Amino acid sequence: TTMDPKRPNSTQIVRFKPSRDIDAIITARFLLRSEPSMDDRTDGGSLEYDYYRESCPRAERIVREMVQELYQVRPRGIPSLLRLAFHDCFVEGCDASILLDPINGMASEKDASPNELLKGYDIIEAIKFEIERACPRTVSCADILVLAAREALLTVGGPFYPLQTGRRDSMISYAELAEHQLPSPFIDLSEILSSFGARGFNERETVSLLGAHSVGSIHCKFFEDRLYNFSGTNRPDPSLESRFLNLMRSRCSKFHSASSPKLSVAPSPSVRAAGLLAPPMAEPETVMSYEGLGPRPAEGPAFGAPYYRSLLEGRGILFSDQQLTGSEETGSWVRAYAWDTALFRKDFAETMLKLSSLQVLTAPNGQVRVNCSKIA
Ligand code: HEM
Repeated sequence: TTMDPKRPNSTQIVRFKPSRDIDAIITARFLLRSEPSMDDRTDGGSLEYDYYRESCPRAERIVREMVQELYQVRPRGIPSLLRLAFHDCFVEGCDASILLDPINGMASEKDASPNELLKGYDIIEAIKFEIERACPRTVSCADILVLAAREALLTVGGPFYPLQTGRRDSMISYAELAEHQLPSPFIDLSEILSSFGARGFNERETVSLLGAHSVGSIHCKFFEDRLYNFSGTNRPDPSLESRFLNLMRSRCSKFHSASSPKLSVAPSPSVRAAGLLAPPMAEPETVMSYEGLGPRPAEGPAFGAPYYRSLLEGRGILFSDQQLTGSEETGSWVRAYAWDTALFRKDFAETMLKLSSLQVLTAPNGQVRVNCSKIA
């Protein structure tokens, strides 16, 4: 039977209430899609839409509400959820291995150097706490992690994507692999492409995924070599446009000042109870963000296009970001996404979905942790 994708007859679609037409169309397309293709390197075959519909029908709503509430009191914590999911999924798949604390005999991914400044663990714990109260020992941390990332994206204006659930949690933390497999901000285009390529992402998909850098903040230490001592030359990166160089230097002097976000909205009891008010630790250094940096039109979406336009102007903050304009193929996608918002939102939704189902563990493998930082 043929169906009009704008008028899906699935109750699942209605329940998700995607915020925009384009999101509804994407949702419908995914739901109507036949079996995942074999060259899709995701193992998402045994995940299901609304896996918890009977065992924990409120699960997805709890995630959504907690993320939205947190956005009111700690907006800067929200992008970290997206990064957390990326760093989990990129290393041995989306299995919440990143959330495990070290125990005797097992080092933790948390302590691997690429994860040094990762935040958001406390947010996931708080969401898990609420979900455990509603349905004990039912919803995996791995599902909560990718659901929270999706809600975080929606909150900051990103596209919706219909996540399947049913992931299970790993019993191992892959500290050694995290140390070597997470991409560094100092790598060049070929290294970026081979890192993402190894996980099944082509050039177009890689360029779209990096659009996640539309939100959040970046500590000076990840790019100050470009401002003061590029490749040991004692000079700035010659590719940096001079006004941009000055702007970045004004934000990142050689002597960092501490900064901490101010709260402006009264927190709700559940957020207060979860102790999620203050950032978990003081921000060690000044930070820089793409938001407000690039040329942003008076109207129009803030998620996506300004990031790619910054790159076209040579205003990439990270060396690795700017690398995306470095080849014909990737550069053409940067240009496309800088101007075609609908295309970007569609591609980004698809690649986030792919990222969120990389090498997942499903029953009977893995487990459902009770406390996300400890093996059950
Ligand atoms: C070549 C690939 C990538 C590199 C080298 C990279 C590197 C970085 C670095 C160095 C930061 C700054 C962290 C800090 O200062 O606290 C950052 C932030 C961030 N990254 Fe990436 N990243 C990459 C890809 C991605 C992808 C694929 C996603 C998600 C799909 C992502 C999401 C984020 C987010 C949301 C932030 C902001 C975090 C916050 O504000 O707390 N990144 N990234």
